Amino acid sequence: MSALLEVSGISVSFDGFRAINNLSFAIAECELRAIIGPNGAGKTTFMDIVTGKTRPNEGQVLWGENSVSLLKLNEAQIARAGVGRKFQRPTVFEDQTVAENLTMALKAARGPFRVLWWKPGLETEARVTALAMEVGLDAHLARKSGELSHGQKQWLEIGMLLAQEPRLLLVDEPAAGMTLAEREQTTTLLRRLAQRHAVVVVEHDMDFVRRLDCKVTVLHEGSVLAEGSLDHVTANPQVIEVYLGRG
Ligand SMILES: Nc1ncnc2c1ncn2[C@@H]1O[C@H](COP(=O)(O)OP(=O)(O)OP(=O)(O)O)[C@@H](O)[C@H]1O
Repeated sequence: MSALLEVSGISVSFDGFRAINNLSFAIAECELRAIIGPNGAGKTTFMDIVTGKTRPNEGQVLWGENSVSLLKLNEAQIARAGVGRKFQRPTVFEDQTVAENLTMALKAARGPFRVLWWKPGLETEARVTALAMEVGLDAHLARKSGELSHGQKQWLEIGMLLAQEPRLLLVDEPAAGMTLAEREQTTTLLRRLAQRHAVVVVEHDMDFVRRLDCKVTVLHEGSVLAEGSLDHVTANPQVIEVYLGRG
């Protein structure tokens, strides 16, 4: 299976401190992957590098079948190349309805110039409904986003990201602040999305990671400490020592 994203030998230092240290790993097309690790392991910095927010001092970040170097692209170009990022806190427009938020995301996905003469039409309405269905919000299209629960706002934001038709979705700590029922629905959603997109989830909640039922990468001090099934990595004595053992 060829890689969609291949990170090889990347290092990044902040004031002499190596936050990412010779990190290498790959994500396949339509793969669901969880990244876990203690605070400060480099999980956020890894996502910052892939999305172009932080530049590594060394290494390569290769993308797609033509192995395009993402390090040569800026943040907007990386997003257009198909990398979508969901931050921990939802940033939906609370005064707008679910449908309006999704419509705006579709407009933004068409690019700033086309928006000038672009008017919402039937095709857009159908796409908005399809996006809402994909994230389980089709019954809430007319509601103001501010009235949604925390979990529903997170799903709306995922729907807004899907408007860009990303090939890779980076999702930062989705379980935080969600009820148990929302967490369960979110794992179902992420698993379903991984049928058509690669999805990388950074998460501390082990029950959530277990329900994702996917390959897990454990980061520690900016490198891969262990990789494999959740049972495999959680049985690793080093993982227990640096991460799981610290209740
Ligand atoms: N812009 C920055 N300037 C200085 N140090 C930074 C910067 N960004 C990250 N770091 C440091 O790099 C290390 C890795 O941080 P990072 O946020 O990537 O870890 P993390 O695994 O995401 O942690 P958490 O689970 O707490 O979110 C930390 O020690 C952090 O303090």
